[in-house]
Amino acid sequence: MLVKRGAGISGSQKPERPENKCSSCELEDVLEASHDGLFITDGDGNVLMVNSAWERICGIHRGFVIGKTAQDMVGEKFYTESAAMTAIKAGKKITIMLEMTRGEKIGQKIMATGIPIWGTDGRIRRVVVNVRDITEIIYLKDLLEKTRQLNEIYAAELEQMRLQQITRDCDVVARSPETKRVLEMAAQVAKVDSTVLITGESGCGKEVVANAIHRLSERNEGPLIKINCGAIPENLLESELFGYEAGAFTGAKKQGKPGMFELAEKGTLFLDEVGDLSVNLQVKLLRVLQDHEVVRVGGIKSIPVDSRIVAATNRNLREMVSSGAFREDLYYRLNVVSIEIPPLRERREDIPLLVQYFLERINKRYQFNKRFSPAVVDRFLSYSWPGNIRELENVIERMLVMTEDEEIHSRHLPACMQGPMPPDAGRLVLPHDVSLQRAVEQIERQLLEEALRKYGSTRKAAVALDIDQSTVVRKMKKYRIPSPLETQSSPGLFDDPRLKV
Ligand SMILES: Nc1ncnc2c1ncn2[C@@H]1O[C@H](COP(=O)(O)OP(=O)(O)OP(=O)(O)O)[C@@H](O)[C@H]1O
Repeated sequence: MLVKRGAGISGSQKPERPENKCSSCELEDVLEASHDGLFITDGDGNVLMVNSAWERICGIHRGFVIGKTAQDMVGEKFYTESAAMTAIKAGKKITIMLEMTRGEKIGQKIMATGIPIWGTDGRIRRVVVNVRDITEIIYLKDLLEKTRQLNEIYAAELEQMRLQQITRDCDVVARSPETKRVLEMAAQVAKVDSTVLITGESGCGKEVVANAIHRLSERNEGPLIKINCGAIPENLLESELFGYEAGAFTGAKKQGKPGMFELAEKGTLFLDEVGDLSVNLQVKLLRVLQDHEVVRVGGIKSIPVDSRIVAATNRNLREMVSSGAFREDLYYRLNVVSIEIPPLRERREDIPLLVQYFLERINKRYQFNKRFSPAVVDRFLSYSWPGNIRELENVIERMLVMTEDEEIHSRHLPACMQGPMPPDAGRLVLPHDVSLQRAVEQIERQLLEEALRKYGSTRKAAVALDIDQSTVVRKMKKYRIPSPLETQSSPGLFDDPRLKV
């Protein structure tokens, strides 16, 4: 008989449902059919019955266990803990994880829930323990974790490969996180046409980054026009930038001349030393940036221009705005995206790679086969490089050209780099405004890189550093450290401190 749901039958009116009642025989069949293991004791933990699933999961025959107590099984070291005894002691439903420690299922991880059944006298009559083999769940969980870690490594590797592609395409060197970040920003901003302002000390690579932005952008088929605003007298600069009409001034070409904005059509215009622009030219530049049109010197017609502007300066434009030397509106127009390149002394990790890069280039150019002694490289690493990468490049070229020997020693260093090493030479040199956290991160990163390079796997590096492998993987991701395989395939520069090319 089917009872309609919600038919409103009160407790006293409950109909008999004999066909729904299980006989004790049927009940045994039901328990036997359960996929979960069942283990039933009385209130003292004496085992009354187990089903086949329990036998399968625990690898113990029922004939062996019935008649024993749950505590006996733990005492005889079949498993680590008894859910039945724990539930009896606690007087409530309890779930525990246990492990088989004896028999054919040794090592099996089991989740067991002990549920007390209370008698009318208020004492526990029975305990039903529900048992599940969770070895597979744990295995799958581990597998998932490993897959997640692998995914993180692959993502870091992909990132690394992308960066390598950029450095190859743009012929630049990037090893430090600072330089990698600059290149990533360049790659990101290359996708759009926003105006970019690149700042940094002289010789630190502003033009290199401007080149990279153009090269990685969709305008790379178009021209990249560069103009140094600080190197040209104002009146000449005006006609160079905006062009002039025929007869605009004495000495002007008869047919007039297009300016840099027009020449950079469908390409990029790189305005170097933009902080050196006169106030008059600042106004004109602002107009072009706003209207995307130029009016040639001596002309009245507006000429539409489609060029992407990348500007650079080694001056502090914000301060110049405060002092009134640079127009605020132009500053904001130029500074839509800003890329700040740190000086070389704040990213010394780039030095060994840059040395190798310039050494190879100059050796190739002059058909030399020269190399630096380790002491020279040490000095390069400790020097402050006020002229940044340009100075490093020039010093290397001068030393290679001026030295007859194949191996170049400290005595061949320029006078300003001779003499005793500064007290901090060979130590970690930190940027002037570094926080303790950043300093700790720098050391942590260097130790990780060294351990990965030396031991070749995240597992061995974790052992050497006495941390979990997952921590190594997490930190590799954080610091964008390439996988050990990659590190191994390109030996660290310090493996060959002589830098022989
Ligand atoms: N990441 C780099 N990899 C390789 N070479 C670089 C890198 N950065 C700069 N250089 C080299 O260093 C020299 C100076 O770079 P660049 O001219 O771009 O500096 P800058 O900041 O524009 O200088 P300035 O302010 O004087 O115009 C160039 O020869 C350039 O090729």
